[in-house]
Amino acid sequence: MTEHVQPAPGPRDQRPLLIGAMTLLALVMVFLAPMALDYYTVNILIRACLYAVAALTVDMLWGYTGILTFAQGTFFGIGAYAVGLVFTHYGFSPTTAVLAFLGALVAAALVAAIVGWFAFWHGASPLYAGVVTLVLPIIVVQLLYSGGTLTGSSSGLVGFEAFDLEIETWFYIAGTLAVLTTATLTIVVRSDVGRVLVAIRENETRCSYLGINAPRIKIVLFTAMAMVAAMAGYVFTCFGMVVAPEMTGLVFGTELIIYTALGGRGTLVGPLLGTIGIDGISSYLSGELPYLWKLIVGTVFVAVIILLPRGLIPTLGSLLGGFRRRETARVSGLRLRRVEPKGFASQSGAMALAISGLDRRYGSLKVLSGVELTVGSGELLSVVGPNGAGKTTLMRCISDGHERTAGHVAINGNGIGRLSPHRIVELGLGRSFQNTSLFETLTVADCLRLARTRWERPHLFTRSREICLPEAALRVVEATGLDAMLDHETRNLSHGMKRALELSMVIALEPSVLLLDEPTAGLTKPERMMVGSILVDLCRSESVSVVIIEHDLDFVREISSRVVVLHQGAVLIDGTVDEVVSSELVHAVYAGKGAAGQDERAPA
Ligand SMILES: Nc1ncnc2c1ncn2[C@@H]1O[C@H](COP(=O)(O)OP(=O)(O)OP(=O)(O)O)[C@@H](O)[C@H]1O
Repeated sequence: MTEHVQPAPGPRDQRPLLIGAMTLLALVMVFLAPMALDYYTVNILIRACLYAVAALTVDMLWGYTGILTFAQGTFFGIGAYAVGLVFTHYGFSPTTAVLAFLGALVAAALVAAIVGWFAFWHGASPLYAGVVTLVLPIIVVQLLYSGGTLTGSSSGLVGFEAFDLEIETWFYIAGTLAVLTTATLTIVVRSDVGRVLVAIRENETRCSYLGINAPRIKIVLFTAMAMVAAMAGYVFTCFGMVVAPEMTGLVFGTELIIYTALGGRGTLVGPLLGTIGIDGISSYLSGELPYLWKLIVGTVFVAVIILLPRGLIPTLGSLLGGFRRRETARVSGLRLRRVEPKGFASQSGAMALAISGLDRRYGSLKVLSGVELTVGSGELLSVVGPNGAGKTTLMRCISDGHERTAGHVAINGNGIGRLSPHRIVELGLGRSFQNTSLFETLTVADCLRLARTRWERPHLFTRSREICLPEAALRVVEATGLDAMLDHETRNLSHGMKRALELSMVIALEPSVLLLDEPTAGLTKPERMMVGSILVDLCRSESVSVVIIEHDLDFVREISSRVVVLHQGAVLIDGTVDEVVSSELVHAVYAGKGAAGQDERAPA
């Protein structure tokens, strides 16, 4: 195995040490604060720290993963009600305290898993997910109202016994929970998993074509964050010894979103400090200005959203110098490593790609009709045809089981049925897009590692420095100079570089069937030749079956072992390059005449 070290790797990554030092410093401050603060302020800060934990979960979901959720307040309330219900109806003891804690976690996890399943099933839009999380608080509040003496109805539950601790102890607990939650989540967002979360936010569709099961990841994250919020709610009620339906409601859920946006979403430290600051100030203002304080917070929110869309803490950090928000962590000393392929050609003995009777209609428009096609192992098939012939639609029908209207598609002998794109990737398919579809704020290294998710499980707490690629993908990376740009953000790459990156990503999947939609569009002649030779090599050395849509007939002639001409959604001719090039029918179609030879552009 050869190791390629990125030139000038720069200094070692100091961030883990920095996170450790900051966490320690924050814990020391938590320990010292009660000595310097009065009773009322300590009281307020306990509440603010616990609200901050809930806001951190909003930031993980919304700021990092792009899931706008109104439900985190409800999960906080579920944790709170677990305490209220157990202590009211079964009394307080160490056993019931443990039971209430476990009940809080289990109830929050169950509700979140069910809501997450509804909100994030394959094909659900972000708006739909937002609406589902909006409905949850409304339902939970109604259930609590109608719970009678069990839930205390609109009055909630009060007067139950709980832990008898000093206020300083509660402050230590709440402060430590806020600090440790921030530290843990900071490590997670800087890890390989953090990169996947940002990728889902940036381009969920592309994730699924890299074999990443985005809906499942979102459900797991939603459930985990619900449990964290419930933990904060548990501590809150043990301290306050009162629960009310409002603690699970929509207003509280929205306030958490406001705190997150004001503090600076996608930064963790922003929502933490934002919540502590705003909730702390609000507590004073609500006493001094009982009717005005919400109006003030609302006005500040609108002003910040318009004037400082990044939020208060990042803006303040930029003014003081040094703070630059990065979508994902930068890692120095990145290494490219050549690995033996685990995927590529299937040994099943079945046809690599088999399509029969494939139809695709959009309403009354019949785009594909009765397409029959097979591609053997190691074949390089070019699909050509005039604009609008249905070539891209054919690719969509092969790579997403929900796309076709009728017919059968099998990859390595496995029918795709109604499988989602990420499941079809598992069958051995890789697809690149007509319009480059990448993750704009991620780096080249991030994108390459994302493409390897199928083969290397992302770490939850660490970020790998190595990018392991099969020979063919490494060749594209090296030949195009991407290896010297591993830490460059994708949005800053030239068009040619983006195409090269997309090609290396799809090869990094090690597919046995590779669908490429105009991979050389916008490339220079030498770049096209390089891509052509890599594809031919891939077919020969790894027996990959490549299906390529191309308009450049010279390129097609050079690389193809077979050509299919698609016309008006049907296969017009399927043969060798020579057969297609010498076909009168094909000439007629490209000259704008119908398959029967009549001029299509001539008026009827
Ligand atoms: N979502 C859609 N809804 C309705 N019609 C569609 C949809 N997608 C594609 N079509 C129609 O299907 C036909 C085939 O489109 P397709 O993109 O597959 O053609 P193509 O052969 O790839 O063309 P090009 O070479 O220009 O990319 C076109 O007439 C197009 O307008």
